[in-house]
Amino acid sequence: MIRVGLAEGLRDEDEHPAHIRNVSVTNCDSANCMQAPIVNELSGRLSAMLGAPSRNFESMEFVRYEAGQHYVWHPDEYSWQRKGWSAERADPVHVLSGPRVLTFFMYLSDVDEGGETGFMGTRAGASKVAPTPAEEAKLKVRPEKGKAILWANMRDEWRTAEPAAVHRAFPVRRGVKWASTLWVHAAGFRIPELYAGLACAPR
Ligand SMILES: O=C(O)CCC(=O)C(=O)O
Ligand SMILES: [Fe+2]
Repeated sequence: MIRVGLAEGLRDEDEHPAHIRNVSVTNCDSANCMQAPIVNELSGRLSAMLGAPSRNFESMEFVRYEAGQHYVWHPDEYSWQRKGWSAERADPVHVLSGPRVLTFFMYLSDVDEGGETGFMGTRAGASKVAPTPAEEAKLKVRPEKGKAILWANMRDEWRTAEPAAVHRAFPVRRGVKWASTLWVHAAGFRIPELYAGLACAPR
C-alpha cells in the first residue's frame, strides 16, 4: 500500500460537483510521492508492459469512496473531443500531451458491498451519457484488493474517443473503497519544457 503523501494530501472535496463525484482524492504529484520506490517500480513495470515511456504517465490519483459515494458516467479522455484539438479551447497540458489514451485502474481494498466499476460497453447511445441509467452498464468489475484493470479510452488511431469505454463507479453500499488511477497519455505529460512554458506564459 502506498502511504507516501496520502495522509497529508487527502482532500474531502475535489474539483467535481458532488452530484458528479463525491469522493476523497489526492494526487501523487509531490516529490515525496513521485520518487517513492514503489511508485517508480510500478511505473517501470507498467511502462515495460505497455511499451510506453513513463513520461507519458500522469501522476497517479488516489481515491477513497465511503458508503453512498460514487462517480457518474464519464469518459476519461479529458475533454479532448468536447474541447477539440485547438490551442485556444483545449486545456494546454492536454494539447501537448494528447488525450488519456489508456486508464490503468487499481483496486487497493476489498469492498463489502457495491463500488463496482461499470462500463458502457457499447457504442450505441454514446451521445446520451448523462441520461443513461446506471443499470445499463454492460460490464461491471467488482473491487478486489490487488486487482487492476486496463482499458482504452480512444480508438486505435487515438484521436477519437471510444464510447464503449465510458464508465462510472457504482455507489459503495458497505465498506470503504480505495483505488488508484494512472492515466497514460498519447505523448509526454511531464516534459520540463511544458511546465516551464506554462510558468512563463503571460496571464
Ligand atoms: O472508482 C472507479 O471505479 C472508477 C473511477 C474513475 O472512473 C476515475 O477516477 O476516473
Ligand atoms: Fe474514470
